[in-house]
Formats: sequence, C-alpha cells, structure tokens
Amino acid sequence: MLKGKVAVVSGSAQGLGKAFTHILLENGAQVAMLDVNHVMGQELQVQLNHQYGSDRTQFFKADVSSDQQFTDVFQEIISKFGHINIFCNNAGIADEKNWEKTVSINLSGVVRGTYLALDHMKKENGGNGCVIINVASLAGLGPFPSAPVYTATKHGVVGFTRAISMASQVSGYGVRINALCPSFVRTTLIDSFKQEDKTGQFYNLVSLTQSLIDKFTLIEVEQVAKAFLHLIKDESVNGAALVVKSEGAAYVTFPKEVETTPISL
Ligand SMILES: NC(=O)C1=CN([C@@H]2O[C@H](COP(=O)(O)OP(=O)(O)OC[C@H]3O[C@@H](n4cnc5c(N)ncnc54)[C@H](O)[C@@H]3O)[C@@H](O)[C@H]2O)C=CC1
Ligand SMILES: CCCCCC(=O)/C=C/[C@H]1[C@H](O)CC(=O)[C@@H]1C/C=C\CCCC(=O)O
Repeated sequence: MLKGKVAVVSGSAQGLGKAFTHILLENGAQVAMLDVNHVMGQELQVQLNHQYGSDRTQFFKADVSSDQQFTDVFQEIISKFGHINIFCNNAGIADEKNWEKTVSINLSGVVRGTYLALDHMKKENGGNGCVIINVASLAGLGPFPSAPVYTATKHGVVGFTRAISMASQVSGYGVRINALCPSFVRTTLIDSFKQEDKTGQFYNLVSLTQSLIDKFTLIEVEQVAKAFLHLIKDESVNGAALVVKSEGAAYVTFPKEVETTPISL
C-alpha cells in the first residue's frame, strides 16, 4: 500500500513514534527516523534492519527545537531517500517546569517540521498524495488542568493544522495536513505527568491526573498507530483532527461558528 513512499517520523526512538515507524514499514514504506536520543534511535535501527531489511530505515539525530539541526537533517534525508511523501511531527515532551522547552518542541517544532515538509512536497513532488500528520492530543481539544502549557501547545498544534491545511488547499499545494489527538497512551511520557521535576507547581494535582488516566484508561501504541495509518490513507480529509480513545477513533466535528452567550454592556 505504501510501497515506494518515503516517510519521516520525528520522536521515533520510542513510544508512539516507534509504533508509527513499525506500521509504516509493515505497509511497505521506507522510514527516516528522527530523534534527539541517538542511543535509542540507533539501537532501534539495528533491530529494524534485522526485521525489515537494511534498506528500509535510517536513523537521523536531530533536536526539533533547533532550526539549524532540523533544516540540516531534512536535507540529509532528501539526499539519502530522494524525496519525502509522508511527514509526521510526533516529537513531544510534557515539562511544565521548563515550559519554554515544551513550547519550543511541541509547538515550534511542529511548525518548523510542517514548513520544511510543505516547502519540499509542493516544489519537488507537486504535492500529489503527500501528507503531513501532526501529533496533538485530546488535550488539544479540551483542558488538561495538570498541564496547562502542554494543553496550550496541543491546542496550538490543532489550530495550526486547521489553518495551514486550508492555506495548502487554497494555494493548490496538493498536500493534506491533519492532526492526531490521542487520549492517554502507555508510553514514558505519561510518567512526566506524575513527576515533581516535570509537573512543577502542579504536582499537587497528581491525584487528579491519575483519576483522569483511570477515567480515560490507557490505550496502547498499536491502537494509535492504526488510527495514524487511517489518517495517512484517508484522502477525503484535510485539516481534520482524529481523536483516539480506548473505545475507538473518531473525527472531530468542528462547529462552523462558536456558540456565544450575549452580555449587556
Ligand atoms: N503518551 C500519551 O499519553 C500521549 C502522547 N501524545 C503525544 O505523542 C507524541 C509522542 O509522545 P510519546 O510517544 O508518548 O512520548 P515518548 O516520551 O515515549 O517519546 C517521545 C520521543 O520524542 C523524542 N523527543 C523529545 N524531544 C525531542 C526533540 N527536541 N527532538 C527530537 N526528538 C525529541 C524523545 O527522545 C522520544 O523518543 C508527543 O507529541 C506527545 O505529546 C499525545 C497524546 C497522548
Ligand atoms: C470541545 C470539547 C472537546 C473535548 C475533548 C475532550 O474530550 C477533552 C478532554 C480533556 C478534558 O478537558 C479533561 C482532560 O484532561 C482531557 C484530556 C485528556 C487527555 C489528555 C491526554 C494527555 C496526553 O497528551 O498525554
């Protein structure tokens, strides 16, 4: 299904990015893995070479919060694979204490990656069939009180995706751009919501966090990967947000106009 397609996944050394890499490989794509953690990234590449063959993946070390590193590695990926058809901005952290770092990775990193990918896809490949997936969160659609800045970055990713997808369509780029919004997933990121060095002043909300995780129930990376693949294949959507919860996946219906309550001045 994805034979001949080249995909890039940021934050692919572990967690969701690793699961996305697996499902892309299982469906025939070649995958450029990008992560700041080169030890885990290189270990994974060795494992994937055994499993899928040595020509299917290559690991590239880069920090998505660095303009220079992201731009350089993007050029390296083009030199290695020739072109890119699928680009997934997945790298993310949850650090309310170092909240500026969270903004730099979760929101600025997504904008940076989308612009690099869009520029390449619209020029080199005429856009046709190219797709960008931005990994947001259910916290991009409703407030997660234990992590206000994380929530802000994910709302930012959803808003950016909706606007840039329209810009892509109106400009005739032929590139679809969609957002993936999972609920709590069983990865190491979840631990950050419970650690004082990451939650900072919101450590007192740790029991609220646990009750939300219990309410939504942890989902497995493989379930999110299936929804990710659906979003790649579904050519009918652009600017969509696909929610993934334990009970299943569903597209968000955004209101044409927000509901308001008038006040008298
Ligand atoms: N685990 C969860 O409950 C949910 C996660 N998400 C989002 O999914 C994405 C992936 O998260 P997980 O797999 O859960 O986390 P994870 O912690 O398991 O994996 C994140 C990966 O991103 C990499 N990374 C972090 N900062 C980076 C940077 N500056 N440059 C390049 N790579 C970097 C890490 O080295 C790691 O390999 C994130 O954007 C996260 O916000 C969304 C909804 C739910
Ligand atoms: C317009 C309203 C849409 C509501 C979407 C929704 O269900 C939001 C749920 C959040 C609720 O406001 C309280 C929460 O904590 C929910 C967020 C839940 C999970 C966030 C996943 C965090 C992560 O990225 O790991």
